[in-house]
Formats: sequence, C-alpha cells, structure tokens
Amino acid sequence: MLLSNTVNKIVFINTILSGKSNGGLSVFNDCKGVLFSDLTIAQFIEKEHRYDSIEISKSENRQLHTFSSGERRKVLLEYCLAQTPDYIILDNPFDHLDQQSRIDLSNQLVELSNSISIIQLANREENLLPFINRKGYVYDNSFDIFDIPNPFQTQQSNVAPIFPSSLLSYNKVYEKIIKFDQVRIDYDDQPIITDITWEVKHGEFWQLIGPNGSGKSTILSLINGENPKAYGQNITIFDKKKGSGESIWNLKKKIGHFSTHLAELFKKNHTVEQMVLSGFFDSVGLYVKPSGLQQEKAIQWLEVINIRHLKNVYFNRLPLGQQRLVLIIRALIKQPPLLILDEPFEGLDQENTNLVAQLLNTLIERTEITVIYVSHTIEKSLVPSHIYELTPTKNGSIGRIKS
Ligand SMILES: Nc1ncnc2c1ncn2[C@@H]1O[C@H](COP(=O)(O)OP(=O)(O)OP(=O)(O)O)[C@@H](O)[C@H]1O
Repeated sequence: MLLSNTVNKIVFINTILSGKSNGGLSVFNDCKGVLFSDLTIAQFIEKEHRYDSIEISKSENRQLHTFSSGERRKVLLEYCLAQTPDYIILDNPFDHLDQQSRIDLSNQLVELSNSISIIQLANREENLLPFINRKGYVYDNSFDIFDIPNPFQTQQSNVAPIFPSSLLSYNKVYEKIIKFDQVRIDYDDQPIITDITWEVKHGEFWQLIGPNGSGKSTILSLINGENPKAYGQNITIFDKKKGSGESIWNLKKKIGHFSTHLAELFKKNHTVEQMVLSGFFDSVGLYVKPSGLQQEKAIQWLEVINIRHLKNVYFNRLPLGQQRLVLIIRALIKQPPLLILDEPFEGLDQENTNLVAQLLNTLIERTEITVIYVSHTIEKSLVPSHIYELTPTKNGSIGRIKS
C-alpha cells in the first residue's frame, strides 16, 4: 500500500488490525496480525520508560531506547515474528536501515512471504518490495484503495518565494563550529567510536554516514549537549572547549535539532503551532508565552509546509509524516548557526521529501547556516559539500572525510 503523508496511518493500521477493513484488505479481517513500525517501537519505549521494564530485548537485557535506530528495527522484527502471526504489517520497513541491512531484510522478506502474508505500507513508490503482487494507493482518510497511477506523479514543491526571514540575528562568526580531537566513547566497556578527529567550519554542509550502530547519533549527541560522555573528551563547540563552563541551554540556543526520536515520549496535548513555537525555546512542547512576532513566524513556517490550516490540531493527532515535518520546521524556526538533522527524510512521502530538500537548499543558499545531517539514503536533490564516514572496527568506529 502506497500511502500519502496526509493519511492517518495509526487509524488505518488499527482498522486492519482490528479486523474492520473493507474492500481488498477485508481478507485479513479474521486473521492474527502484528505491526512492524516506528509506532510500535515508540509504544514499547514509552512502556519501558513508564514501568522501568524490558519488553522486547530480554535476551540482551537492554531497554529499546539504548539501541541505535537500525538496531531497534532488527530487534523488533524478531519479536514480531516470534508472535507467529498470519500476517505482518510492515510500515516503511527500510527506514533507518543502512544499505546492507536493506538488502538482508529484502531477502528475509522474500523467504517470509512463503509462510505469512505481508502488508507493506510505504510512503515512496521506490521502496515497495519488488515481489509484492497486489498494489494499491491510499491518498486520504476515507482509506479507499486506488490503483497506483502509472507513472506515479508527485507535485514538485516550491518553497523559495515564501521563505520566512529570521527573527534573531546570529552575527558572530565562529572559527570552529565543531572540533573533535581523538574522541573516544565507550558504552558498558564496549568502544563505540574511537580516535575521531573532525572539524566543521562556519557555513559548511555535512552529511554524516556509516552503517547502523556505527555511532552517528552518538556523535550528534556529543555536539548538541545531550550526552554527558562529552565531558572529559577533547571537543570544541562554537570555539568553546566542552567542560569550560558553558551551560547546555546556552549551547542549545545556537543549535536547531531534529531527530525522528524527538517526540517519542511526548504525550501532552500541545497544538501544532505550539510545537513549532517551542523551537524558539529549545523545548519539546511550549511552556512559556511566545511573543506576537514569534507567533507570526510560526504561522509563516506552517505556510511553507502547507499546513497552516492544522495549526490548532493536537500535534499527537497528526499523521507521523506531518509530525516529522512540524519537528523539522521547529528546528529551523530560529535559523540557528548550527542545524543538526538526524534522518530528516525517514517516513516522508516523495512530495514532502522534495519539500524538505528544497527547504534545506534554500536555507544553505540564503544564509550562513552550518548544517550536519544523517541519512542512509542519497537524495539526488541535496548535495552536501562534505561527507564524514564512520567505519566500524573491533575497537570502535573510526572516521574519515569521504569528499
Ligand atoms: N545508552 C546506551 N547503552 C548502551 N549502548 C548504547 C547506548 N546508546 C547507544 N549505544 C550503542 O552505541 C552504538 C552506536 O549507536 P548510534 O545510535 O550512535 O548508532 P547510529 O550510527 O546512529 O546507528 P543507526 O544508523 O542505526 O541510527 C550502537 O551499537 C548502540 O547499541
């Protein structure tokens, strides 16, 4: 099933799992189904957080949030198959996976399709599994299923003419936005990254690549102040050595941050507009009163991603793809000196992928922002000026500049 980003995926999935489908999917109404999705992962993480329990990875005795994004997916698939379902719903199964893991998963799914039924949900046609023999397209919340138009056309987004100006001006030019000097991080005596020496200068545009579990998110967490292991390492951010007295909040003021995990534990009833505004205050969700100018800016950004009409809808009720778009503009709204995006294209359909790529291109063209993003896929429309690649070794991942 190819789904547009406006489809409420949670309701769609629940309709199938509760045996209430109409049309072609009604053949599954009396069968036992399981869900393989970021949504399931988020639910398990929440449960483990609330009860301080281990729900999935009992053999490794680890909570799910301590696994990397790709590792979480692998652990979840094992768990799903152990439930011996009649069918499995695979929601964007290739998200968060590196190239080799995608190939391995494809092969595993070909095998699996001999014993159980598979319903694949994808946001991009190129991600549909090649062996799937019945395809459909759902584009709104009627959940009516149509044939996929051939060729499948997506609208080209054009964000350039209404790109909002910045409210704040960061006119200080830093000599070293980031400098890592022989950085090494261990978890439970297991080396994760080792001997990382890397420098990012003002205005540069970097992609950080490496296989699942190689330490990309760990590196980002050392930069954005979320990882206490940064202290004691030789790390300089905005010309200041880590540990030389700058508060995390001061650091966060200069960084816009997006990660697909950002709202995993967010359960409050905050609206879309409040969520976007919270980017000014470096919080997830809004806890202070914004100014009129800030509110104006939030509306302008919502216009950029074409969802101004949803400003009063609760963030948690939005389809996952739109939640991610909202979190991306939340990261952009203050137009900070440094923007960090961890997998900004995951879960987006082609149209919204184009939109985000164009937003980033415009930002890079018109401002002096420094950008670091992590992505397992190469987006043709987005060309970083530099690539830093992590390669795992038994002593932890080492890094090198790829271009
Ligand atoms: N809190 C933790 N406790 C134990 N191990 C951890 C913890 N956090 C991360 N790790 C491990 O560190 C390694 C690097 O994780 P990280 O999330 O940085 O990888 P990544 O390159 O971002 O992977 P992915 O592409 O799958 O997102 C992984 O093997 C992960 O299991």
